[in-house]
Amino acid sequence: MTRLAIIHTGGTIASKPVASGGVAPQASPLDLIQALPELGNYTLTVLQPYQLPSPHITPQHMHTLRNLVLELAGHHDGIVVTHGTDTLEETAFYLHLTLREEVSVALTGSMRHALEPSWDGPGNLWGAAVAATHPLSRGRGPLVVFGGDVFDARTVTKTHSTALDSFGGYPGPIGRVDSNGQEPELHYFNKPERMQAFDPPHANAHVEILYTYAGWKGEGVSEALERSDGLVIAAMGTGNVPAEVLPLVAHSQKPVVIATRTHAGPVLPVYGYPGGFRTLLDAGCIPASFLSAHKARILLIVLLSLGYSREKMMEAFRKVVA
Ligand SMILES: NC(=O)C[C@H](N)C(=O)O
Repeated sequence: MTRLAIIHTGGTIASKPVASGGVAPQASPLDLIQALPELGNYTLTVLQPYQLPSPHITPQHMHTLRNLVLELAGHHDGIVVTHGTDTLEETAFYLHLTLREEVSVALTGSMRHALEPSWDGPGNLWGAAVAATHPLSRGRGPLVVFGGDVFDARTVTKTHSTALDSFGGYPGPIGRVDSNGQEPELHYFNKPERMQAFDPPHANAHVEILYTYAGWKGEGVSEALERSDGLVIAAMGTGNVPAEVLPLVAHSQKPVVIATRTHAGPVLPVYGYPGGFRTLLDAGCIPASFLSAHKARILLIVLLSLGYSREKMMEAFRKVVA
């Protein structure tokens, strides 16, 4: 039988109403497993290293998870990680950066909890189990499976705060898992670009993100640089910031990465006015390429933990999109 490991980490897929009000992750992993009889077709290993709402997930949790996946990978055909959806893409990207592409791992979650009439947990778990263990998935790196769509971990993002099909991103799904009524059908349209797998010793670097807005004069930049190991700025358009921000980040001893706050596309050195991305680049800032600010932060944490120089960081960010 196919050997499947399911690692439960919390999120709405593991949530139910709590006495103090609202819902929180506290369901037993068995509730979810029992809701999906199809799991009887697998030899299962079930683990729960922590049970958290995903806003409580830290890079250290991601590192623990990565080590657990590595331990399990040798003796399983596939690994599923259930996770809260709010930060699922950050965990998926940490795994993308730190696992070799042969490791078959699929992350999923749910938007509604087990006591709601349209709980999407079992269906999503089914799709993730199929994708994680399917021979066609091998070599595609960590996947995110949601509502039947299969995404690569680098480009996927949560696009809606409540919809059941809340995951998307640019350029979109790389595959699709459906049932033909009797058995699963998995199809791929694309193979994600891969990059070198980093082997970080920990994920303890402290990296902050600041978000630009019209009229920002750089409030918070100096303080953030002072207390952190590095800073990511979610800049405007192709990587531009108000003129006042340029001197605050220019030639900083600590790395300053520039991402775009738009929902797709790269940063590019188009504009040469003060604060235009070309001037930030000349002042030593690092381009995040196509990465969102929160994924650029994950990569910067990995590179800082490896002690990379600014030049090596530039190179690593350049290679994120081969
Ligand atoms: N749908 C979800 O899982 C959202 C939840 N707040 C979480 O990320 O833990």
